[in-house]
Amino acid sequence: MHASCLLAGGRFEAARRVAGDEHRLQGLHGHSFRVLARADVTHIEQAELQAALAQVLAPLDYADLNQQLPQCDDLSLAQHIKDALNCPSALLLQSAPERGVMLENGTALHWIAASFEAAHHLPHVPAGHKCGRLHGHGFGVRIVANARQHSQAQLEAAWAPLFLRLNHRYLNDIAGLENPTSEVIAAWLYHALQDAGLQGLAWVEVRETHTAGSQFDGKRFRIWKEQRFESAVPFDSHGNYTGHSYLVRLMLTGSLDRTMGWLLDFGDVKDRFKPIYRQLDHNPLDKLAGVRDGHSQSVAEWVHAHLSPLVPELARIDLMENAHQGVSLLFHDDMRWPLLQGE
Ligand SMILES: Nc1nc2c(c(=O)[nH]1)N=C([C@H](O)[C@H](O)COP(=O)(O)OP(=O)(O)OP(=O)(O)O)CN2
Repeated sequence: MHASCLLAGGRFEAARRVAGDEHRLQGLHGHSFRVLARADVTHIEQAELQAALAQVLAPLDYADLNQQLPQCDDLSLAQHIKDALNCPSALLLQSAPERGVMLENGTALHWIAASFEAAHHLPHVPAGHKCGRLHGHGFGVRIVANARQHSQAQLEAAWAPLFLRLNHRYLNDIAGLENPTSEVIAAWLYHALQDAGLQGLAWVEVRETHTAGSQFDGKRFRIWKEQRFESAVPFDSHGNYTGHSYLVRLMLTGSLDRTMGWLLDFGDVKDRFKPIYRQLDHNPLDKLAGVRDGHSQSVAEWVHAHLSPLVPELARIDLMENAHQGVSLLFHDDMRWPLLQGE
């Protein structure tokens, strides 16, 4: 049994003034807002969800939000959109590249995105593994916390000293990061942020490359690996085809291998997916055995059927046709939470 969800996204440009502690938000300023909604397939169809979202966002586009809504801080805005949609199980609003909110099941979360640049090597990988060599990354970080307990400004303040400890360092030299996998870094950051007073911390995300990363929520680890493929799908009932540049995100959950410090090597996820990828990439998806009309939900189910015997930790598959449209299959309750937005 799994839950099947639809993902629909949108954007709008708007101006606002926000009352509150953050001085810079009090003056009139503008944003390129991004929204991602997740809804259960049993409640709505993809085109309907997309149309409903477009309808809700239209009056906000190129508008003065203070004229449209009694309150227009990120949380109020996200709540307004979620209420107007009337069906999403989760909603993510990004007001700037580095901050936003998430709503799900009556819980509101603030998040900030940050980055740091650092060198590392993984000391326990087998000889010849590329991550055993000294190398480095521009790491991405997302810090997510209960919005009742912490403002975005508090998250930024808690992150600032950690940035100084990590940026332009050799991570292996830092106590606790002797084996700096992204899972270990996520857990290290989680505990450091809690120690700094973020008692309402929900989870920490570390994006190691543009295609892979880890999350830690104090108990569980999740990792993801993304791949892109180019495929054709039927466009109408007359035999015409169209195409998409798909993004597939494979999310795994489980415990850490204590020696390796990871759940499963991102490279292994990619290798096990490779024979499946080859059947998807530069192919017509409706010709895959058992795939109905090349429909994304059917393709994601096909991927699961072929990949889960090879990757038992597989807990969720997101399949995006483009940045604004996709499906999410959840094989583990815990995977309902993290709503990831592509770059
Ligand atoms: N579970 C983990 N697996 C791996 C980690 C990790 O932290 N946790 N780290 C590495 C390496 O540091 C590596 O730099 C990143 O791995 P990978 O995603 O395989 O990198 P690629 O550049 O090959 O990514 P592609 O986009 O697929 O080319 C290895 N594994």
